[in-house]
Amino acid sequence: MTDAELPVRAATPDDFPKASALLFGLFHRAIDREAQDLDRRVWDADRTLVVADGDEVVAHTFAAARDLTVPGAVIPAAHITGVGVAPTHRRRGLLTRLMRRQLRDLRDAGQESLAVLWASEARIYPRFGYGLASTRLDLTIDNREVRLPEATAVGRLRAGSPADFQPELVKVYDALRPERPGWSSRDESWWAQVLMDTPEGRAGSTERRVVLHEGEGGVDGYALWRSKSSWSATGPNAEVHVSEIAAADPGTYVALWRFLLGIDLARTVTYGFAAVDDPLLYLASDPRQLNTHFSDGLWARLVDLPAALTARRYATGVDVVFEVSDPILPENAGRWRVTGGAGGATCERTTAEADLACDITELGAAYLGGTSLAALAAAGRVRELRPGALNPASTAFGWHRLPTAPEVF
Ligand SMILES: CC(=O)SCCNC(=O)CCNC(=O)[C@H](O)C(C)(C)COP(=O)(O)OP(=O)(O)OC[C@H]1O[C@@H](n2cnc3c(N)ncnc32)[C@H](O)[C@@H]1OP(=O)(O)O
Repeated sequence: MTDAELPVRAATPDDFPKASALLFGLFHRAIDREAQDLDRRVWDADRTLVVADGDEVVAHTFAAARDLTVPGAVIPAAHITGVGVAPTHRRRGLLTRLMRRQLRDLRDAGQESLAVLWASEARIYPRFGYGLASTRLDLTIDNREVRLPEATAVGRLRAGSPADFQPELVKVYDALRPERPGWSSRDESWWAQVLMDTPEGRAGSTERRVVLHEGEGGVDGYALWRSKSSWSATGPNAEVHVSEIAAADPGTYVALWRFLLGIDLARTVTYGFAAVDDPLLYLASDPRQLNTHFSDGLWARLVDLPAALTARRYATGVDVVFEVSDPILPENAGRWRVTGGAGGATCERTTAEADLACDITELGAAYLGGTSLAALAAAGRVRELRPGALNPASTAFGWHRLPTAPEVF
């Protein structure tokens, strides 16, 4: 059988070991049994597609069912992960067939109007209608160069392990999540993924640690971190790696960062998930010393255009007609009128003249309120057909805070 004839099929539970081994290999990781067991807990054969060649699984994709916070709402969104094609079968169209089938299945199932993913390589997914919807800053901070204001929160810090504090982490995360576009729901299995801490995964660092902030009303913030010992000719040189930080108010945020930047014997503090409008930029005595590196975050794809554009809220009143192309899901193509604002919106087919024209990829990019339609227009990717239509629509599709996704899934 040639690759072109190898069928894409729904997975069965028996496919997991081979699919998992395929993915460990593709990501150049030695098989880690503990990590595999945790992966198995989130994996769902009913939401997975594979291609098999004889006994081998040679291609795989999984659409996890989770909620995602979007501007003004929390909606079900397919979280696409575990995408891979065996090196023996690459560049022969298997990914293309998997992606097309996955979008078709999601559309037909009708449960999710949006799909999101993290891309291993940023070039892969725009061709399938995924637009760059959230961005992030990777920080590498020399802790001697950055000063923060005195902590104003009245509270105390408690240190421990994730096992000691998991209920508190869940409580803080779930309290903040509905207001943070880009944050995904975590059931017990997804928390186990986030807190996964296998010896293989540590790569010479300590086990994962937690610092909690407890204010007058109870726990209101936490950070997850680990560290790596190092000594230089001039003395201590350890690194602190922060993987997540969540705080209910500015005072708590300062208190947590003062702790992280003040850990003895460390010189460098890294954090890969700062928002492009992260408060730390405005707290640091010298923001340049945060040593930021810009990167992409979530890529978003509208699966059901009218359902998705109705589900989110808009920063200001909006009344705009889009002419949309979507070669993969033609139901999304054509002319759509979006009307509404901060309280809700409708999106309906129309025969009215179009104001703006774009591909479905650009609506995915703009969906979380972090990529402006005006910026996309400046790049030639949104076209203004009615003069004056672009700027108000771009403002309405924005949001008061930039989306930021705290976790690579
Ligand atoms: C959401 C996630 O899980 S992200 C993880 C993605 N997986 C990985 O990075 C693991 C390692 N890589 C792989 O498994 C594979 O190379 C994949 C999945 C990225 C691509 O699979 P393939 O079956 O080779 O892709 P396919 O043959 O369908 O290629 C489709 C098009 O995308 C292009 N393309 C595919 N992968 C890449 C890439 N990494 N960089 C640039 N272009 C790419 C191909 O050139 C092709 O373009 P063309 O139609 O103009 O010729």
